Amino acid sequence: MASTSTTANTGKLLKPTPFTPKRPLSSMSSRTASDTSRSSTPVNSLTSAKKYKSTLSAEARSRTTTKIKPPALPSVPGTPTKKTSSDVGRPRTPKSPRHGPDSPFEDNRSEMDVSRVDPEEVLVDAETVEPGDVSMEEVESMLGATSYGKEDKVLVSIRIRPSEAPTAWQTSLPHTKSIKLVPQHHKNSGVPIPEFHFDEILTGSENKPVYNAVARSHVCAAMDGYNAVVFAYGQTASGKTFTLSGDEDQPGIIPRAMKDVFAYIRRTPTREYLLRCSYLEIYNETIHDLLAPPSSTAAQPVQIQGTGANVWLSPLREEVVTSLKSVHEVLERGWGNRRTATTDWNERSSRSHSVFRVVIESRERGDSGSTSGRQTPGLGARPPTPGGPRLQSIGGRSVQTSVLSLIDLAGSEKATSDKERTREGKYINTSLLTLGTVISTLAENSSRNKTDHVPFRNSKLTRMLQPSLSGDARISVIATINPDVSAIAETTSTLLFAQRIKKVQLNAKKKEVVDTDALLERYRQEIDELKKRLAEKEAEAPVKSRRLSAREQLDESKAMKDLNSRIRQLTSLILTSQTIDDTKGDESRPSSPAKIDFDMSPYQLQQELLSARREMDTQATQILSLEAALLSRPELPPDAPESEKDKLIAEQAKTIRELEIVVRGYEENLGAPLRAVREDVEKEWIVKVEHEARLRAEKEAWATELVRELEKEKKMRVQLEEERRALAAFVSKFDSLTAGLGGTATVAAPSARLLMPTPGGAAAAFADRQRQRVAAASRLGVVEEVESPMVVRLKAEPSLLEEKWDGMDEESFEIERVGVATPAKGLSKRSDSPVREVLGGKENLPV
Ligand SMILES: Nc1ncnc2c1ncn2[C@@H]1O[C@H](COP(=O)(O)OP(=O)(O)OP(=O)(O)O)[C@@H](O)[C@H]1O
Repeated sequence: MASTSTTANTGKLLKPTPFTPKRPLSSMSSRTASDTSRSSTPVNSLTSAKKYKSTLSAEARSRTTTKIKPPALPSVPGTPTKKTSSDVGRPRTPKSPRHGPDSPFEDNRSEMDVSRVDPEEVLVDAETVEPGDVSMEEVESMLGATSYGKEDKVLVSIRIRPSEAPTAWQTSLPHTKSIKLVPQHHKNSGVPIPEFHFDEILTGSENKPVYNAVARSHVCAAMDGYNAVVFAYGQTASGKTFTLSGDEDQPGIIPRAMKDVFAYIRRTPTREYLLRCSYLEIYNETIHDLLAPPSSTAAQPVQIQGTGANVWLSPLREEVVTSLKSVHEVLERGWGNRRTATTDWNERSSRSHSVFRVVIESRERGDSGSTSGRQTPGLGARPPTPGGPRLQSIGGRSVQTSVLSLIDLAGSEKATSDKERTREGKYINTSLLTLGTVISTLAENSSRNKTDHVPFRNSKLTRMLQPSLSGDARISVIATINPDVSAIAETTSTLLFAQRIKKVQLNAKKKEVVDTDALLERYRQEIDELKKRLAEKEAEAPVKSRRLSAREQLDESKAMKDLNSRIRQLTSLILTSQTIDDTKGDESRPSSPAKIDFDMSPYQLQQELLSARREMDTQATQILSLEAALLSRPELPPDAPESEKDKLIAEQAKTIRELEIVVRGYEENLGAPLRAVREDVEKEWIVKVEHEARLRAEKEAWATELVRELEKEKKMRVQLEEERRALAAFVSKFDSLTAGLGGTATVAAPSARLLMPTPGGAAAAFADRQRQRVAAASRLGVVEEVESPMVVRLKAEPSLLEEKWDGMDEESFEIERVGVATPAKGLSKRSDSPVREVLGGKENLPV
């Protein structure tokens, strides 16, 4: 088998360029005024990892972490690339007016904040793409990137981080694109070494081939109207941020994707585009807007809204971008606000999942050239759209909308030495675990045609990705791995995740908002055509009917009827939209009666008449039922003035409308989400409840058994007590008899007689006999145990009494008889039943 190489198929993963594990720290000069206030740790002091570490506080949004230095975006025209000691080689972003004293940034909105711009004024098209943003070569190279990979499958690629340490993995590049453990590291010798196959296996430090292989086609898909998601998954320090964001020398997927967006626009002169960017991070299960000023995000974390696959985020700031320069500004701000910190493994570890989103809206350019479409009325004339103004479909041109999401997940974590990092790690691992579970369930559902519940709601990340993961997006996953021997477990887990996600089925579709004017125009054209066909048929009908059989005549008449009903249907659609326009602002006015077209043929008029009659019949029935309903309603006093009735009706109608709104609002905002939450909770708790019920049943059975044992014990005690009393009476009687026969028994109190053996009486004789037997037994060596003067257990011949007492508590009986408080030794010896144990402490209680 071929083996791994970064460049060729040589035996090992070789590093083409020296591996630099740490990215250079960001420079102070790249900070804006607002950034400085955000960070409590001066960058200059961040030279050692120790100083670099500090607690992250989500509340204060004080970025103790360093600003991530943005990767070098392609140079922007007019932007000097002068190198300074602190900002080497990075194009400087011109000072944005947002940061001035009167900056709109201060009131939470930038000039390009989508809520305050007129979308028609910020459209980008082939002519407005700044010439320096993309070269023609780049535009040409876009042409080759129009295949979107396997459309119904996730594109899964592995990126192996270069390493100087010995590698534990070998690949079979370039043919089969598979990876497996080097045999010497395979522990389970009985099992063949598992081999993982992927769409791409990438090595080395070059970000361009990685972008071309894993993201370019998805960027094209997004520009073409499909939702697209690219995300990096992998253990901490394996190169996710390097792949997504890159650095100055090696810009990553995000800056390259944005460059391609403009290249695509440049090579598509027939369309015009509106681009809106947002940047957010999920830190400790709270979503923060990376583009909003820190004060506003702390006060108002972003919420995920909507139900099912219809998900949106609010409040989330969206910035319109019209050039790479504005993209750079947005990215720089976002990168600066990301939370990173030093961990045991990565000097600048991303402590959150970050999502950079571009909403791409586009429509055909108008006939009158590049300016067409810009001359639309101002914002006030357009109806408001949720979340701010959007590109409108005008002049018959529908609007296509898609979202490109580029996601840098936080790294899966091992335990770390820092307490705060450990807390973050828990959140990170939990959400990655949920992502894993969601992917597994989706893959299982796809491969086995099942519809198992997918726990999207278990983490913010999966809830946010729900629409995409549910199949409504082209997805590309880059699993980054560390090939070192020390990371075999984590790498295996990443490879297993990547393998699972390959099985998820996708079904992304283009999203298009159709222009209503265009639709009406289409309807009118269709109606004209249908009318023409109908007229032809009617003209031919008298001649044809002589030649046609009865059956064919029927068919012909049915065809004409169908044509007619389609015409009616389309006409009613047009009428409906006209009616809506006509009655705007006056909801109480009834819609105008059907309009009569005097061009209609007699046949059509007949049909119209027929359907009008049918409608009248239906309406008559409706009137009857309404009258019945009216009769059953509570009446106003007969002398109530007419205006009172009107008022009451108006009030009732208003109440009904309000109630309808409340019900709708409840259903949309609470009903469905609550039901879903309840389902999730029920699912989770049903197992626990069943387990508890099982435990309870077991305990009840045990308690019943206990009661039964107790009853048995009670009965036995009563029986033994009776026997004891009879024996005592017998002994006492025997003693008195012996005394009567001339014995020397003293007269004792009845109780003493009962309890104490009378000297010289039967009890004494019995005790004597016992002593003799014990002496004899000890001579023979057969005494097992002597616990009291009254109890002797012989191995050879058990006494009669002992046999009788065997089932009872000998010691308690003995204590009672002799009046000596001996510990209940025998009890512990015989406590082989739970009942005995329970009753152990209560052995001397009266029964
Ligand atoms: N392919 C690569 N070539 C060269 N350097 C790399 C490569 N991959 C990662 N690195 C370097 O390794 C270090 C860690 O990478 P990075 O920060 O991208 O990891 P990560 O997976 O994002 O980690 P975390 O999850 O902790 O944020 C960085 O200094 C980065 O520059």
